[in-house]
Amino acid sequence: MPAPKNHLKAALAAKIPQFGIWVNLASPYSAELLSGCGFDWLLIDGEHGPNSIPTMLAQAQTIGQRTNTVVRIPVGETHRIKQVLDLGIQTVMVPMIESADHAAAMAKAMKYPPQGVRGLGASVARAADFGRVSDYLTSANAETCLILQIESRAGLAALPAILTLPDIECIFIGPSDLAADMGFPGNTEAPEVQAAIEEAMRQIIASGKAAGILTFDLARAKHYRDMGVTFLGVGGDIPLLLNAATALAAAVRI
Ligand SMILES: O=C(O)C(=O)C[C@H](O)[C@@H](O)CO
Repeated sequence: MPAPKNHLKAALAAKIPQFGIWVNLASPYSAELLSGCGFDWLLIDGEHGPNSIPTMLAQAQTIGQRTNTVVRIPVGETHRIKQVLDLGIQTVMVPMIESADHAAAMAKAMKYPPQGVRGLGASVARAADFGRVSDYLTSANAETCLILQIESRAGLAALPAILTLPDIECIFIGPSDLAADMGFPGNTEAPEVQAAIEEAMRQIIASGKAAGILTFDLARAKHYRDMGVTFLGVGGDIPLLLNAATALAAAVRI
């Protein structure tokens, strides 16, 4: 029996737009609710959410197979990727990539030898159903999907070299951090920032890798989709709850 098929990886390879949202509440209960809302993926955020390996696991368990689970690790370190893959998460996002060397190290961390350096723990890992997925070791590499975040001027400078590397399925531009690094904190709409994002998107799409972005502006999301961007973050659990609750509280007083 092989590793489970990674449907998100397959869809990105087929250039089919995949819409999803950020999940920062760190709650298995709300993750389960969101898994049935119709998004193609949910991203459990270990960079800015109050998440640990056990809370990521609990959310992945309640999401199950209802939609694709992505985990963003807090920092690009090999052992963090190993822990998340062993949970059974097949798609990992790594923030703050600024060099081809770092990108290559992350790609190696996603794969078992000889392709990479992932440590062998399948016999005790949920990813391999605790050893019951008999062909896990020989099939897991084909199903992992790596999303690297470029979100600084240094990252943009390294982008052409990163795009030549194998085993990186998607490059995601982090608009907020990029805007801050370019001198426009909190202003992702600055024309300079948007121009840099669009130029990066063109390079990524031309390379054949999938391009990704997060925007809460639906018209802009559709614009990116029409450009060929396929990994599209269009919201987050915190803003959805915050905005709906705040609007309701205000509306009842009118
Ligand atoms: O720089 C960005 O933008 C990101 O990396 C996404 C964020 O962390 C964020 O906006 C989540 O809400």
